[in-house]
Amino acid sequence: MSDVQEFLRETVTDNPVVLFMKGTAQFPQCGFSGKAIQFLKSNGVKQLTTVNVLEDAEVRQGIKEFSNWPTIPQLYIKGEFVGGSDIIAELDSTGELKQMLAEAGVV
Ligand SMILES: N[C@@H](CCC(=O)N[C@@H](CS)C(=O)NCC(=O)O)C(=O)O
Repeated sequence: MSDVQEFLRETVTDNPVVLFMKGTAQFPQCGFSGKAIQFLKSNGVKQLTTVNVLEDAEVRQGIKEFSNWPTIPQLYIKGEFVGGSDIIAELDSTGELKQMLAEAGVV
C-alpha cells in the first residue's frame, strides 16, 4: 500500500467523521464542499476532521482511488464511505445523517 493510501486508511479509521474537501470548514473553496460542511454543522456535529485536498495533489487523487468515487467532497463516518454532497443532502432530508452522526457519537 502506498504512503498516501495508508494515510487515508489511518485518517478514516482514527477519526469518527472525516470530510475530504476543498478548503477548510471555516473557508470552503468550493460550493459543494461548503454545502457538505453546512449539512454537518446544521446536524450539530461536534467532532469533525477535515482534510483539504487542495493542499496535496496526491491526496486529492488518492482519495478518489481509495473510495472509488470521482469527486470531492467525500464524507466518511466510522471508517465507512458515505458519499458526496448530493448524498449528504439526501441523508439530511431523511434524517439519516443525524442518526449516523449520533451513532458515531459526535452530536
Ligand atoms: N455532485 C457532486 C459534486 C462534487 C463535484 O462535482 N466536485 C468536483 C468539483 S469540486 C470535483 O471534485 N472535481 C474533481 C476535482 O476537482 O478533483 C457531489 O455530490 O459531491
